Amino acid sequence: MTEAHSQRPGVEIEFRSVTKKYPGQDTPAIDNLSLTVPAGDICCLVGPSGGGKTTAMKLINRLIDFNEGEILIGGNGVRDVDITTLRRDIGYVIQQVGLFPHMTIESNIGVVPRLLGWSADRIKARAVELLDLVRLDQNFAKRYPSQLSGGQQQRVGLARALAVDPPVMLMDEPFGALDPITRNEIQDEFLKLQSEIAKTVIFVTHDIDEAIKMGDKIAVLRQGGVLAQYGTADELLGSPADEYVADFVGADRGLKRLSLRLMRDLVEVTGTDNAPSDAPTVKGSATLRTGLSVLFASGSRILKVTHDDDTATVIGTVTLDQLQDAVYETSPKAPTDVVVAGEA
Ligand SMILES: Nc1ncnc2c1ncn2[C@@H]1O[C@H](COP(=O)(O)OP(=O)(O)OP(=O)(O)O)[C@@H](O)[C@H]1O
Repeated sequence: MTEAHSQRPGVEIEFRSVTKKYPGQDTPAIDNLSLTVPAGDICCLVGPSGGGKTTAMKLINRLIDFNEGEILIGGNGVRDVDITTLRRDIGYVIQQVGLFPHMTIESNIGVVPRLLGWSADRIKARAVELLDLVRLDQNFAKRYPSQLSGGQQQRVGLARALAVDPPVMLMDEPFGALDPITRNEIQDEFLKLQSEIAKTVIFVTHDIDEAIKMGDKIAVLRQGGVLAQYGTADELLGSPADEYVADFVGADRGLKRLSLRLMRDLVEVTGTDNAPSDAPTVKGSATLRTGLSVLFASGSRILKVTHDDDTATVIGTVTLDQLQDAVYETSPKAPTDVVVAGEA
């Protein structure tokens, strides 16, 4: 990636005791929310329908105003910054994409740069760069949104949000309308992109598995916009704060947690192939969960683990007992004596 793609990495976002109550409502939509998203992290907001995820996100770019507390971006209160400047520095991606149907893809990407008075040449050059960044062929530039698939439109939505290289990205169920295969692909690509551009991302999703995959941190909200737990996927799966979080992350949380560890981390390095020749193989980059399912499917009690690039080369072996131990090691504690985020 060239430097021009991103020169403004993410900055910290902090919610300080933020409360939002909509007019006419008895209970708040967001209740005394405090959490800090480190610069360059993806924070997934999950919770039940009506739990306040979208509200929390829209408070950041002030599409909605809060009643109490403060939200800081890079140490500056969102109310202390001119609203146009605030929003220019925050990319916004939504599920419905919201591309203008009568504009070409290039014009859609150029909407914010045009508002900022960029020259036509500069906008064109940026569109070329962004199409490349989101892996769309350059010949898409002159097409119209209706001529693109849903996944391609969502990539354009992402390109448009990144047009002026904002340090912060708000993404509201961005991949929610895509089929599972496209969704998986675009998630992978976004993670790869993020490892290069390091924006601070607030990512709203209904889907706990998407949150586990995408989030450096996950904030679980409960009805009424109360923070139930804030932590890494491993923390949530291993030590859910209470029954609510345990239910939310799923009864299979032990197995989900195995998805966070790789075979190569467990392998006993033997350097040579000392396993039976008919033992099944998996790559070192496979998750423990994949390894376990390969073992179950094969009926074997031992797996050979190979190099990622050279699957003929075995780097070691993992036994069913080792995988069982790993399940046990990672099996979640009962949701007791665990501190809820904010009470530590
Ligand atoms: N403009 C509004 N006026 C009054 N109440 C609102 C308004 N917008 C949202 N609410 C209420 O605030 C609460 C939180 O809504 P919000 O849309 O933030 O939840 P959510 O977690 O994003 O839900 P979903 O997953 O269904 O999108 C809900 O009870 C909702 O009915």
